Amino acid sequence: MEDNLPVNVREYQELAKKVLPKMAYDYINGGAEDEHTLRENIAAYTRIILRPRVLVDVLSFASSCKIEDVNSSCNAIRFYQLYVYKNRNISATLVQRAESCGFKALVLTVDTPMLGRREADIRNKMIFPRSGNLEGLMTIDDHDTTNGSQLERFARATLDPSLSWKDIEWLKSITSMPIFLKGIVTAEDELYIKKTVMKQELTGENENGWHAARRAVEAGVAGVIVSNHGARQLDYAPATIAALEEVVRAVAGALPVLVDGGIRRGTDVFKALALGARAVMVGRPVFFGLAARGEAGARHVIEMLNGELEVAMALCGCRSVGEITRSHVMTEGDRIRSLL
Ligand SMILES: Cc1cc2nc3c(=O)[nH]c(=O)nc-3n(C[C@H](O)[C@H](O)[C@H](O)COP(=O)(O)O)c2cc1C
Ligand SMILES: CC(C)CC(=O)C(=O)O
Repeated sequence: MEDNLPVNVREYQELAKKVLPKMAYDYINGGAEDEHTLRENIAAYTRIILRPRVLVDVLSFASSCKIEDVNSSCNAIRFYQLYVYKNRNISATLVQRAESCGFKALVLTVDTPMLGRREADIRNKMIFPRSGNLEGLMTIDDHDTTNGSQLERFARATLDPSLSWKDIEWLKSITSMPIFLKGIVTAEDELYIKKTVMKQELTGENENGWHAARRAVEAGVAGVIVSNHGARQLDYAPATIAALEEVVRAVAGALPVLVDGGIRRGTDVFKALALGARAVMVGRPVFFGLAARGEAGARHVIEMLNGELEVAMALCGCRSVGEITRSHVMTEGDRIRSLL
């Protein structure tokens, strides 16, 4: 065992910063433009307060807290994240490859019709490493290392800015994998999804009920991920933890809602679950662990977050993920409402 292992995500971030070339660190860590949303993704978590319960008999952490409910979706199920390229055949090939490899779901990123302005990448004249997945499928002749961000040019040349709701139908026609939409931060988008799914799949019976909604979900969009792409796309988009509840309410149980962005602590995971997320996803913490200590570091980061979540659950009096409720957190909105 190495001495002095990092004990939290922030320490992994500091190590990653030391070992990575500046261009790579800035690419991973950076956000769009003023990086307002980047700061807010994290700061918004700090404004949510936990409301613990005591004397609940939470046994030992390891045996009683059903962390697997959160964990198994990471370990057991592989999701394939998809961009829709201008050339649909390329996307179709990638989907088919993922399906035949045993990936269990598609995550369609819907917040990137074009790349956000990442000023650190522009300044660093970021060189975008070639994607092995695209070998033989597309060739990009861009040897210009003297100007702006190569990633931005790659995105502009390849990603389809005309991506729209009809492409979801197309995707459904070429795969049997469930499709999650990643990059939703408003109820308006949610309502559109719900209405579309329901219109297609419901036959009028019990239209607002759970069973009908579940049937709709099984046949249509499988879920949504509240995400602002780690604040790398639209600066001044809402912090995801601040947007989560609006989306959860709009969906009203018809679809599972996941969230990512700014999660650095087990207490952040707890807060997201309390506000209605079925599961959470993390981005940069895993990159930091990987940069600092390879696979062991990435694994350690996830283990630390799990461990922190177990402690938070135990200290809040929750014996399982299912026992985490809305009343375990107090948001800024709750505080304001309590003053009225
Ligand atoms: C270096 C880096 C590369 C990313 N690449 C993609 C990508 O290719 N597709 C995508 O949908 N999201 C991408 N994201 C966004 C993540 O999937 C995720 O939404 C975000 O990192 C979550 O925020 P967090 O880093 O604060 O946890 C990337 C994020 C980072 C940091
Ligand atoms: C555009 C992708 C290739 C990378 C990405 O999504 C990102 O850097 O956030």
